Amino acid sequence: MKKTIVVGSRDSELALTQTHFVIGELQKHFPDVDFTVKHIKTEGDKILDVALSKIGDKGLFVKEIENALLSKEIDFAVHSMKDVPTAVPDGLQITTITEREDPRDCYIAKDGKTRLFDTPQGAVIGTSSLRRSAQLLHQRSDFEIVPIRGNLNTRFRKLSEQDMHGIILAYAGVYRLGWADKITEIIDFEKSLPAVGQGALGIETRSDDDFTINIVSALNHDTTASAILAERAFLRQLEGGCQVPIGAYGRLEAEELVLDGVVAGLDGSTVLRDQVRGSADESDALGKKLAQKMVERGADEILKQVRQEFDANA
Ligand SMILES: NCc1[nH]cc(CCC(=O)O)c1CC(=O)O
Repeated sequence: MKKTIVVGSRDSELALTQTHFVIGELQKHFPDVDFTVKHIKTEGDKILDVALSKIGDKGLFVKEIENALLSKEIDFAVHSMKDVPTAVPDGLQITTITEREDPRDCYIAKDGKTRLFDTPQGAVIGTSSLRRSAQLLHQRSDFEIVPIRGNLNTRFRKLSEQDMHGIILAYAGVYRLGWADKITEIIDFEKSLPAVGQGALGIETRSDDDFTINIVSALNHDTTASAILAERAFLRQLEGGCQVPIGAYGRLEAEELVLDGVVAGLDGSTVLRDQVRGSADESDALGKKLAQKMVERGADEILKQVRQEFDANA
């Protein structure tokens, strides 16, 4: 039986690369299925002149795609897990999480060689991520952080055109676009914990579409999935969207799931980090446990302050 599956994708180069990667992998398992790609423009692609943190809407990059799934215009969509809000709409589910790429942040120096922590006093660093800026400012309060939006191509262009020392990006995106040779340095987890879900792809389907569910399930990577489940439970429990200074990193170490988390104030003066360990079968509970542990140490107060600063700037 020949069947066509329609795959929705944002039309950024990264989104299309990721979508075509997933289709290529699926095609190996299901040579008889046809996959066609439908491009979808999302709100996040349209609003380019406003800092993401000011827009504040969770799921800026996925809402239109989820609507297309619900209305059956498309059958599945590939997302960067870090862009997927922790609440998935009724009728849809993240069916598959693929094997994670290196989840760390990376630094790209304009001069191609000076490492992030070797930059001069007052170095100008481009990032629109509050998580990245807070963690960096905690270690180098002299940094001048400038917002840099747009897709990866745009950000590279801005680096070359504007007066800054370098930019911070997710390694996974740069690598997938084939630009790993432009990376000056991969930033260790001790210096910057990544965004929840960074480096992993998720495949979203309708919850009742058994045909598509069966197909995309072939690419699920259990270890990555349980790590990301824990990270997402942590974020959900703290009620953080993608635009709050929260980071996490879950992984399996000798059969044990280890989850690190960070919650930071905007200016980086307060950075709270903690860790929990437990069984990989209880990843959701582990994420909640880390959140509770950090709330007891003041994470709630930090986030309350962050939200007040947002509202004051809105
Ligand atoms: N916020 C945009 C976004 N969403 C996913 C990635 C990179 C790929 C990934 O994390 O899987 C990026 C770019 C970046 O943050 O540098």
